[in-house]
Amino acid sequence: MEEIEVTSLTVSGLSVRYGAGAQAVIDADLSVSSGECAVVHGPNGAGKTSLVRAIAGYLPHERVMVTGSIMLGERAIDSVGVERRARLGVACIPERDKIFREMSVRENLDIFALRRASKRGLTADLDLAFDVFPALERLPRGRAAGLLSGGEQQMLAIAGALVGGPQVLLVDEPSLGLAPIVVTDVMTALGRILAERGLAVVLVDQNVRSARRIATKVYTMSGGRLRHETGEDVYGRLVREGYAKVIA
Ligand SMILES: Nc1ncnc2c1ncn2[C@@H]1O[C@H](COP(=O)(O)OP(=O)(O)OP(=O)(O)O)[C@@H](O)[C@H]1O
Repeated sequence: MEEIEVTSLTVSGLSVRYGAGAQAVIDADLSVSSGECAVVHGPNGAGKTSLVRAIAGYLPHERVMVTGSIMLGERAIDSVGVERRARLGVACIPERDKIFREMSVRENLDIFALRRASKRGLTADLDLAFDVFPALERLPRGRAAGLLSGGEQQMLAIAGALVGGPQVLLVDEPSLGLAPIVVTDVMTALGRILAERGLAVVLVDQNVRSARRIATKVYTMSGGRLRHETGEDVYGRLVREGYAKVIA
């Protein structure tokens, strides 16, 4: 299996159109390097999930048109299929259906680990997963993942993505429906994984307070258009303009 060292994800001119409907993503540019976290804020229906799914490679099929360039380091991956993209190091944690509900924590991790290009580093990634999420190790061994709390399921999804050996991690709304204390734990863990594994992370989140802990770059999305936000008091402005919410 191939293994490539990725230092960056660069998306240029990415557009997504569903059938004859309106364009969900219009000419989007985004870049994120190893050790960086690009956070994408935006209201419901802005196109955030479509952006993430297009980068992960879930979308192209006969009724969805995806155009534009997606580069992993020096390599173009826009015509690479979803499984191969995952093996090249693009992991995606979707908003829903992110774990195998009938299987235990360990079985889930074993399945996610099959995505790795090589077994090298697997033990270290498993150790890191249990280190950042000690709650996962304390759970009864045979418990089906579908019976875990929302927070535990989110932790398992992130741990699963980690043991898949990613270089780029795409995370769609990880704080959705979670209690603030759990959101803090999840963001702290993501921050540690980002730093210790040198991943390039794209994080979609409407919650400013949680996302800003780990954001190194901020984007907003509205009506399919993605904008890189710079300048002073970015977060204050985003809240005032309705791109993001402050959730305790
Ligand atoms: N499979 C689909 N078929 C047709 N239209 C779709 C499909 N998925 C999404 N859309 C449309 O594309 C637009 C963007 O949706 P998307 O889910 O990407 O936005 P979002 O910013 O992630 O929203 P939310 O925060 O509510 O999840 C919306 O108008 C949505 O109705």
